[in-house]
Amino acid sequence: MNRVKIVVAGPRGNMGKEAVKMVTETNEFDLVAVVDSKNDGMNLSEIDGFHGIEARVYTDIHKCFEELEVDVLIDLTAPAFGKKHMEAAFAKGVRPVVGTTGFTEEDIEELRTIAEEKSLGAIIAPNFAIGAILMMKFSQMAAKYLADVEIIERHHDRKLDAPSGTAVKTAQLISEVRAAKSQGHPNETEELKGARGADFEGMRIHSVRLPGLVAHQEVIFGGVGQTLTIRHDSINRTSFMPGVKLAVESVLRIDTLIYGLEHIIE
Ligand SMILES: NC(=O)C1=CN([C@@H]2O[C@H](COP(=O)(O)OP(=O)(O)OC[C@H]3O[C@@H](n4cnc5c(N)ncnc54)[C@H](O)[C@@H]3O)[C@@H](O)[C@H]2O)C=CC1
Ligand SMILES: O=C(O)C1=N[C@H](C(=O)O)C[C@H](O)C1
Repeated sequence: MNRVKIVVAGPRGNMGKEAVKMVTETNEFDLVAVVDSKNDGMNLSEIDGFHGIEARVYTDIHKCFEELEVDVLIDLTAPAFGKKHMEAAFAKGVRPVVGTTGFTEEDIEELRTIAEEKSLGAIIAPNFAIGAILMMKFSQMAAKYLADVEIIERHHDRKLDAPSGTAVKTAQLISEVRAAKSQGHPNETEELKGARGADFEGMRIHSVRLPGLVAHQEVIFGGVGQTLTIRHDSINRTSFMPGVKLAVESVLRIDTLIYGLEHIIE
């Protein structure tokens, strides 16, 4: 296999730092550049925390893809940029692996159409951690038998989007096996707006943001005389890296957009 030429967008972020490390430590991968919100024209090795890692910094993703030969973009930036970066990648035949969250279902359909028109692979994974994928799969299994369900996701207080991409994906997977239904008392009222959380087809999603947290989710099912809780914790960002690596390897072999790593980990 030829070495995979990779660009990481968001290299100074929590996830970007880990991704740069993973790429540079993987024999078959080459880090050819990074796309950042500042430091245009610098070398990554000149930036704190990246000593010895040679890669040109671009602030303009289009220029990066024009000047370099790139196979895969790993995007770990912010909800406002994920879609634009994917479009820039498709325009130059680059395959995106995207962990950035905040995509709507319409965004994903639009991007899938472009990927298929261009016969390019693309992966959007709201969560790269294998444990989180299992939590989602187990939740989908449980929802066949226990249709009353609430999701509590807990994240660090630097997170921009709520609910988390993982919580939305969990609710979408559950909705494939659970008919929409309202939960709680039919006459319940919210004395404080938002007290019952967000409503996804009657499932309630609650988002906690606190310093000290990384990424955690509980899916709680209620039945007669019993509850079932399925919980996952990422205690640091290395938990996501085997999934990012697998996604890079997989995106080279597909010619459509895959939304969710559960489609790759059978
Ligand atoms: N799929 C997954 O498994 C995971 C996904 N995430 C998602 O990844 C994204 C990043 O998360 P964190 O690393 O925690 O955030 P962060 O805020 O620590 O890092 C984001 C980085 O992106 C940079 N950035 C922002 N706009 C940019 C642009 N236009 N071009 C280039 N760089 C830009 C920022 O300067 C920052 O360094 C979020 O959307 C988060 O929800 C986070 C953890 C796991
Ligand atoms: O912002 C984060 O940190 C995370 N974001 C993803 C999400 O929105 O689900 C994945 C993980 O939960 C960490």
